[in-house]
Amino acid sequence: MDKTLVVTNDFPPRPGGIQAFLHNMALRLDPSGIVVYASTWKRGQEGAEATARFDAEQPFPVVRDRTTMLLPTPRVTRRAADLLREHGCTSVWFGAAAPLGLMAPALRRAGARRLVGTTHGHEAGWAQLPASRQLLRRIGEGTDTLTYLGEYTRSRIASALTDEAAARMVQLPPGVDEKTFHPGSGGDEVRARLGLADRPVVVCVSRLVPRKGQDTLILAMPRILAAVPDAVLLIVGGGPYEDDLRKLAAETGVAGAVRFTGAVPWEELPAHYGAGDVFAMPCRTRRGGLDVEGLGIVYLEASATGLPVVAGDSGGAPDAVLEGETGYVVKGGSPAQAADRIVTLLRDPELRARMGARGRQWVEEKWRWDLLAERLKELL
Ligand SMILES: Nc1nc2c(ncn2[C@@H]2O[C@H](COP(=O)(O)OP(=O)(O)O[C@H]3O[C@H](CO)[C@@H](O)[C@H](O)[C@@H]3O)[C@@H](O)[C@H]2O)c(=O)[nH]1
Repeated sequence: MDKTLVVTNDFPPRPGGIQAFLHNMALRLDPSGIVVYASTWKRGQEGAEATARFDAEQPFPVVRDRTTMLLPTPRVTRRAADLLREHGCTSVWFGAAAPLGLMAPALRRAGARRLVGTTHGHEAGWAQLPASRQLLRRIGEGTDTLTYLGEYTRSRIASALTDEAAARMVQLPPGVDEKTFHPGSGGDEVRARLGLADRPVVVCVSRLVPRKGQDTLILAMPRILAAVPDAVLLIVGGGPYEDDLRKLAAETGVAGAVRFTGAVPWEELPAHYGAGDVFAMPCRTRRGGLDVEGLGIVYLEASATGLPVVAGDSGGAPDAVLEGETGYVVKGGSPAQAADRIVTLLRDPELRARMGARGRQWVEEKWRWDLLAERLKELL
């Protein structure tokens, strides 16, 4: 592998799936073989300090741009080209192909020999509109390889590319750390802390945004409670939709059966999955296809923990479930469908155990970071 400049707007400590994807992959590359050029997390002292603390712990150098949103402006392109030369990098990995991949021709002129852009759900959204389709096409022509998460995102993105660029696409999905997420990951302690004892728990772990469908779960609760009266919905994660979700729980009359933990530290995440009997996130596509799920690492983290999953049918989310084997896919935005599948699972411990065990096995076979990082190394 040549020395690689990783150019990314999305990198921890900012939370989220793309950030986790990039960080996990970066940690599996030779630390002396990469340099990360990323945005700063948040404005102000607090953001700068959290960013500096995080960067100091990394085994590879992280160069932060002063901006909180890294875009392919002339200034950022010049800086990336300078970093490429200064560190002797010969390959470039764009953490999210759009829009930063627009810098590809300039970085090739600056000496890059291999340019790889990773696509996520958001590039599939770009493929929906005429102006952004044109930009995706340019990104496809400027890079050597665009990676994709699964069949859904591949087909959407490929439709915006030249046939030749589409043929160069390679699958690179995110993985799961199967040693961090495993059955028996300390859920009892979380249950005790939240006063859940042995109540049946439906857990959802995600950022709180409308697409993820925590609202659908709240609306499903009356139907779930009618069948399983002591069930609890445990909503793990933080985000801008929290106030609306709390209001919705009160209006629906289920506030007593819904617990919000807010965002939890990374070390506590496995135990929060472990506190659930069923994992559910019935995500839905919004804004005419622009706001769409790319895959959904959370389903895989839940499977690794040994939980059955109930997923929504948005974008590539069904790629993260083996229908009827590791869980079920329901229509996003349908409280009735979500409730029916959740009730089936809550009532049947054997089915839960069987699906959980199959999910764990599937993650070990197909979704381990170590396996997937090998694929990235070959591309770079
Ligand atoms: N520590 C912590 N982590 C959290 C919390 N809430 C969510 N996460 C973590 O944030 C990640 C969420 O990832 P995704 O489910 O993949 O969702 P996303 O942020 O919308 O990511 C987008 O890009 C991914 C990678 O391409 C796609 O898989 C996904 O579908 C989507 O398009 C998971 O690793 C999850 O554990 C929290 O409160 N605390």
